[in-house]
Amino acid sequence: MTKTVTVTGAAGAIGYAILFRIASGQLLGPDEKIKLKLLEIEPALKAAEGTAMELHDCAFPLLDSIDITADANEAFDGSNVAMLIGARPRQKGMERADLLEANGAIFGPQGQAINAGAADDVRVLVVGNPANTNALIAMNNAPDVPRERFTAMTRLDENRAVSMLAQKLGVGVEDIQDLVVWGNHSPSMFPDLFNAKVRGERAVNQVDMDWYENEYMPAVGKRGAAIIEARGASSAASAANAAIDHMRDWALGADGLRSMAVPSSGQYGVEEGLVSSFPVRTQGGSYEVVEGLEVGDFAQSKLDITVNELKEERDAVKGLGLLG
Ligand SMILES: NC(=O)c1ccc[n+]([C@@H]2O[C@H](COP(=O)([O-])OP(=O)(O)OC[C@H]3O[C@@H](n4cnc5c(N)ncnc54)[C@H](O)[C@@H]3O)[C@@H](O)[C@H]2O)c1
Ligand SMILES: O=C(O)C[C@H](O)C(=O)O
Repeated sequence: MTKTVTVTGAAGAIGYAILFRIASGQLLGPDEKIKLKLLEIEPALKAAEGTAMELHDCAFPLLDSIDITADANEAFDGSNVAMLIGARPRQKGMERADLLEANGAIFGPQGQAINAGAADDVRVLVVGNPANTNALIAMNNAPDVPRERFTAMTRLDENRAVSMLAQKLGVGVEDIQDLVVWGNHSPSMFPDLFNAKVRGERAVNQVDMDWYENEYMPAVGKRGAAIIEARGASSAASAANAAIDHMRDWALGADGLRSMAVPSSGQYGVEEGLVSSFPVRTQGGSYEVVEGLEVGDFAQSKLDITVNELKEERDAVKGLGLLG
């Protein structure tokens, strides 16, 4: 079988870190041939061509073809997997509304192009920030595509949360299960140690609440900013790794609870339609939000903060007329 995988922002840092992994079979497994479609803006097409040359030079047996274009309709035509990575970064002096508007101008048309030409089984992952709201914009501009096919990435936050907890407790990352991050991919996100387990025991019982609330939660939430401060550029290889994790688990299934930002149907009181991170289970090419988990007063208060932020972003893009 051959699948068409569209990657936007292909000439960017995450693009460079992800394309070789996709072409080598780490995304869809060893039996799936890959047609790559790379979407870039005109000035970056040459750089994307350079990356394509390197991809050819790897002689990956699974790589069927590479198309490079600045036309979204071409890029999403027949797309089975759409990785929406390219976005407009916040620049000096840019207000939040300007950033949302600039990204609306990217994710609105991309949603329309997905609606017009993607394959019936298209699965969309938005990585470009603000990821949840960009996914909301794309979803609302693609009325014929089932809403649950639009997702945003909080897997990097989950992976960070797992790694930091493992270091704190002196255990392996494989000893930690079901550590889900809820809400927005922003510092307001909520890493949930109440439902997480360490070697089968409740994680929250193994940490001090003061450390949890005042050190761990801010460290997970602000890890992206800490990476930017240290590298002078935002996370790229770890973001690419998380995007592979997200899409591979969705397509091929995984054990345990995972974090995915998906359109709410009202679960856990999250307003319907918001793209919020939830605990999900993946199996047989689909995912479901796992309901009935414990959400006590502490968790609820944190969930309210991050979901309110999503509502504010939704209201802002709605006010700008970006929701189709
Ligand atoms: N959700 C997450 O966990 C997470 C983690 C890390 C980074 N990010 C975000 O991912 C995005 C990409 O990061 P990066 O480091 O690769 O950035 P980058 O600046 O290196 O690359 C972005 C690329 O997108 C391209 N681009 C811009 N507009 C485009 C459009 N309309 N169509 C196609 N391509 C377009 C640019 O030309 C550029 O090559 C950023 O928004 C970043 O904030 C998200
Ligand atoms: O690009 C950013 O602003 C940070 C990024 O979302 C991250 O979490 O690493």
